[in-house]
Amino acid sequence: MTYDVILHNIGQLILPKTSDYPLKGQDMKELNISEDAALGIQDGRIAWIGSDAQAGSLKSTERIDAEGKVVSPGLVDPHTHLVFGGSREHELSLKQAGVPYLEILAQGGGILSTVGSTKKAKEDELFRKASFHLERMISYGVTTMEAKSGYGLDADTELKQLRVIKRLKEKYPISVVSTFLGAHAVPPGFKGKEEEFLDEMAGLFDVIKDEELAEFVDIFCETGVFTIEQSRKFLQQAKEKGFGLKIHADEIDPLGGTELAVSLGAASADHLVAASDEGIRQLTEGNTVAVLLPGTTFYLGKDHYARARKMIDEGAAVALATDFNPGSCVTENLQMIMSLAALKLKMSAEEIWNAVTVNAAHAIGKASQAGSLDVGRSADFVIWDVPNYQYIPYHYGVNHAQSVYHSGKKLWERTPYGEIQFSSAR
Ligand SMILES: N=CN[C@@H](CCC(=O)O)C(=O)O
Ligand SMILES: [Zn+2]
Repeated sequence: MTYDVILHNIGQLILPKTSDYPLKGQDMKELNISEDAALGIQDGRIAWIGSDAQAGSLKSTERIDAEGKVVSPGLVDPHTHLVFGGSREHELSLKQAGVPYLEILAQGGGILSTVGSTKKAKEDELFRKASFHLERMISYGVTTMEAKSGYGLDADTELKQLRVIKRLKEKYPISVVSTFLGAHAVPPGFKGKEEEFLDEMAGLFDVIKDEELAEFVDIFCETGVFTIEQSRKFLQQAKEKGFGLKIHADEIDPLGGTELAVSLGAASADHLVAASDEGIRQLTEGNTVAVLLPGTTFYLGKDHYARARKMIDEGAAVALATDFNPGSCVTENLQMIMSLAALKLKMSAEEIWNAVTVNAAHAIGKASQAGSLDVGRSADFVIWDVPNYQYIPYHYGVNHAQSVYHSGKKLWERTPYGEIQFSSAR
């Protein structure tokens, strides 16, 4: 047969283990690396994986020479707040002055400031802005991602955000999973009437299902936002309507959102900086993925990070995400998060790769399609301009992607200007 594409001369091919369940314990610590591999691609899918020597005798329409570089599955970013109006650079000085995140929110800033800008923005404007950020994510190697609403807090604006996500799914070939986060903050008019507000947001579940606007429902369970009991009721209602569940849990105070996520069979519990020992123990028993967001802890200037070591060593499944948003983590760069995971969460390179591929895919219900490179799967991969897989967390703050492919097609490639060029005067 003649393949569409043969990708050969791969220095290291990263092959995370595929499994029906997220990787935990010893499985998270292992990563299969092939140093003599080639891929055959047909109709956008991986049709063959073999050795470089075998690849020499295969016929193909196109041959891509990986020049001895690293090839991995396309990265998966399982937690982003991609669609929003405005920006919040004015809050940086408040953060520098030590005003806590929840205090800024309580004063009507933070999330509520972005809610104001998002309400004002037209759908097309939100779409253009989100497209810009999404394209930048692709440039950093992401081929599957999640995007949340949550900057509307009223029916019209939440649905406007979700429709933007739906348009992004239609426009871009990458996989985008949508999450309804109408319960992201308490709008000013509903202070003390949180249940009433949650009932209003739950009232949108049917239209969201009917218009296929979201796969998951999420809530910010935190001091001054929504309580455990409110979160339980809201998520239970979402589950009954057939949504997958996510929860912003134990980010600042240990309310028990981690335990709630496991008890409801949520796909993920996210943040978990303050997760209790008992919460971590329960994570080891279920299949809820702990989605850790070290970029947020870094950006909020905190010293205490999520206890990834304890989670992994005790057998929880851990994934990593950017949490890209305009207030608490303003970066599209998942590679930077990989470095923070190494430096601040003390995760090994093997754990980090599993956390941004296979486990991240499990956290958004995409594990059968994304996060690894088996025969039959969509040919979503990245060629990295690095000598080995440990190099990306090590050399931080820059983009190591050379080219990014989805379904066998090149989506993005570094321009010659992205290469370091010295003038002849040097
Ligand atoms: N913590 C709650 N929500 C977002 C922040 C959103 C914002 O500050 O705009 C998060 O995951 O970090
Ligand atoms: Zn978030």
